[in-house]
Amino acid sequence: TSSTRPQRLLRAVQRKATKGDPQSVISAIDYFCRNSEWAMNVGDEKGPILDSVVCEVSPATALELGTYCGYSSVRIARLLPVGTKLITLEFHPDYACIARQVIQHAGLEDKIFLVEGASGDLIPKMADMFGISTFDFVFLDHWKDRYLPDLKLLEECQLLRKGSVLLADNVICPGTPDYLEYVRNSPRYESRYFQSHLEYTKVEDGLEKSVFLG
Ligand SMILES: O=C(NCCNC(=O)c1cc(-c2ccc(F)cc2)cc(O)c1O)c1cc(O)ncn1
Ligand SMILES: [Mg+2]
Repeated sequence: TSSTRPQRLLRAVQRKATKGDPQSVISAIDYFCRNSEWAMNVGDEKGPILDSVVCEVSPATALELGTYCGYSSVRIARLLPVGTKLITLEFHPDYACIARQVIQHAGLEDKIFLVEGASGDLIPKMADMFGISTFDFVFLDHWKDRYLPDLKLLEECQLLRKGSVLLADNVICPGTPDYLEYVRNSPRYESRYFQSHLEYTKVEDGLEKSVFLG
């Protein structure tokens, strides 16, 4: 029976990466995507930009919308100090199943909490589920037409504080025009674009970093 691309990506990690070594998991996925099959991970060009923002924020609580195979979950969690946690939400059960195994191979299962479900349903439950009040950092990488409604939901649920940092993938390709217009024109955000390329390609894409001003 035929396998799926996420299953083939996981197999590449299990064969090539060292258990407990997050960097080797990241490198194995990037190698697979460059040499075997393209996959929608933030990748090895936008990834270092993500890393630099995570290091700058050094979040105590981080949220990721859109886990896919867990590549960016591993990128983020490998940089988090002991005692901090990354909550990552994934709608697609098949993606979540693969991501759990990728995260386990990286040895980061104690820092990453993967929750399956629709972001719109789960965001209002975050405070109760995890005993947190606000997120210091949010990485948006899920359905592009959910970025803006979920940002507004984070605001309504008071899950952002003065200084919370949002980093959004794919603001050019596939594109999130309504989200970009909102964060760039709202007086409640200080927004900046990091130009880059769509993962593993020469197509333009980039990350938008937006600081909530309260
Ligand atoms: O597909 C679900 N999520 C992935 C979101 N991510 C993307 O769609 C995404 C797409 C691309 C991309 C870019 C160019 C291209 F030609 C094709 C795809 C790149 C990226 O970096 C992404 O992040 C999904 C399914 C579902 O049933 N429910 C909830 N979510
Ligand atoms: Mg993406």
